[in-house]
Amino acid sequence: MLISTESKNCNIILLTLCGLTTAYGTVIVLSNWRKNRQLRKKALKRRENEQLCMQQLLEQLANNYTKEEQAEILGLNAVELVSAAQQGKFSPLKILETYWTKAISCTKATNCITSVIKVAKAEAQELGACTDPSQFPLFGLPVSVKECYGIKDMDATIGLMSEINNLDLDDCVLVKVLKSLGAVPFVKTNLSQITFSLASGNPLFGDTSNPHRLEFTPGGSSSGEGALIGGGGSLLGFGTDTGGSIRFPSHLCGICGFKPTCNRLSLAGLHGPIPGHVNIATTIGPMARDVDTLVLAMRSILCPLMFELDPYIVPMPFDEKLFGCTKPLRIGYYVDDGFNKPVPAVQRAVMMAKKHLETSGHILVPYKIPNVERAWELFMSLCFADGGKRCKEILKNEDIDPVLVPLIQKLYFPKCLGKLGSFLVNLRNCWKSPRIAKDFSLLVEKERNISTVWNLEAQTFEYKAKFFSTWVQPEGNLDALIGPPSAMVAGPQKHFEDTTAILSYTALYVLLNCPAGCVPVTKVTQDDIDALKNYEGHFGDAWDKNTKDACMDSVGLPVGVQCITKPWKDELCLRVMLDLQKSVGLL
Ligand SMILES: CCCCCCCC/C=C\CCCCCCCC(N)=O
Repeated sequence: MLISTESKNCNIILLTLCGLTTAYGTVIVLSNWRKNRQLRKKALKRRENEQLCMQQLLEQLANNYTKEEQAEILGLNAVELVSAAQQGKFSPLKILETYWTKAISCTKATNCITSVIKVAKAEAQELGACTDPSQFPLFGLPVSVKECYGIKDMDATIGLMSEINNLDLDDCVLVKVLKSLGAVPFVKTNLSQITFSLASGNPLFGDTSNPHRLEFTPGGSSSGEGALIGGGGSLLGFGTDTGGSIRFPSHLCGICGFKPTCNRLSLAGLHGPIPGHVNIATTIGPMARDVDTLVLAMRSILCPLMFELDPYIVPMPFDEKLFGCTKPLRIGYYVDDGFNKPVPAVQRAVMMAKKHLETSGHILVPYKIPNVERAWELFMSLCFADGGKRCKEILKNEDIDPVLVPLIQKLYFPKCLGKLGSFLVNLRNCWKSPRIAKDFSLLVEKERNISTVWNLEAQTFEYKAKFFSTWVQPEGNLDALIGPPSAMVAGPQKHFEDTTAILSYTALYVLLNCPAGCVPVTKVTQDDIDALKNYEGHFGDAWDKNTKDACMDSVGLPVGVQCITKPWKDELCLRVMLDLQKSVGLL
């Protein structure tokens, strides 16, 4: 009797506990669902408001200038436009309104703009009243910036709904510097969610399209800059690069993009997903239709004001001597890193660039990237040293961009089952791929402890030293490298999920902290596609198949080449890029 009363009580307690747990679980699920629903409403409103504002602006500006006047402005490159503005041929306001009109028509096609920077009008008017425009090296030049750049009284969401209306109290350092040089920041551009993929969009602002083929991706994460500049809606823009986000969209959109050495340009006031990364450091950099504009931008912004506003930036002004040196350079070239085999169009572009640079007097020598798999292990282990904690945290309650889902799923995979998981991935993959299994195991790895991270950093220093030891050669040391910016060219968005397979050519130079830039060199031809039919890649696995499938319908799309120099030799990198552009011509 006593036992049965006890067991009855026990049952009641158990049932109550079960009930409470279920109720608690339900409350959590419901409250998360409610939070997500509220965020979605906010996001929709935010997007609708912005579209309305752009439409109203377009209507206001519709009759301000004739088509001929606008065509004259839009037909000038940045150097010509600044000079025309300085001479008083066009007012900064007229230039701004012409570019606003063009940029809004671009975004109607490609969804490249997230916000119009309204204060630009007052800034352009103020510049118009200036009596000595020649003191401003970027006088009247409209400049677009990636959404994550902080601008006073605007939000910078990195594609997170929870960040809507979280307004910045001040401009970021780069925007302050641009304004001091006479430039007019005029629109913010779209980006991939949390900038952690090479795709084009996010659930808040939607996807961006490639201006050369609307159903294809412009690449990311600086997707909006790629599409806007590639579509003619901006002459100069600024992106960010943590693994390739400036160079990859430049390659896919047929424009030029430059990632400087880290700590030459200030990141202060920018928003990013993982602010504490040291060895996988984000860099900001310019994107433009030609290398001349990249040079104009770098030459102007490496100025005392930036060094004053951000004391952690190395106070190195633009090195005119290094940029202007005319001695022939020894340049290593490679068409393949041995990890992700580039499609034929990309390999052909590198060989074309080699010939062009030889014709310009440089000495080109074959080069082999040392142990790219080691660089990959280091990059991934450092990038996700926290076991993906920070990424998961900022994506809580958010809609996750479909392209990011596979990565995030792996970060959520139970760490204790990591080894079993990678075994299953290897087994399940119909092309049986050790590299895909390894990618999985690197991503599901648990949080690394401090001594492991220190070890990884020490090993990264060793890799860096080993890498540059290959530049010391008996016939003469290398000054620069050229190679692919990616194994792929533009294709449908769904093919751009396997970040590792796309990123190896650009991420390497983030790990090495090298200045690197992309220059358009050619367009995909039918012969490239015929050759692509026999493409099997190095592994014949799902990533190789995806690379092939993505690029099958790419005739006519741009193909770039990447130029790289040693850290702190940014001006030399720009010189190689300019020599390449001069010999290839503008596409
Ligand atoms: C060094 C050779 C291979 C590296 C491959 C690394 C693959 C890493 C995979 C996922 C990392 C995602 C985040 C990287 C940043 C994405 C693009 C960017 N913001 O520049």
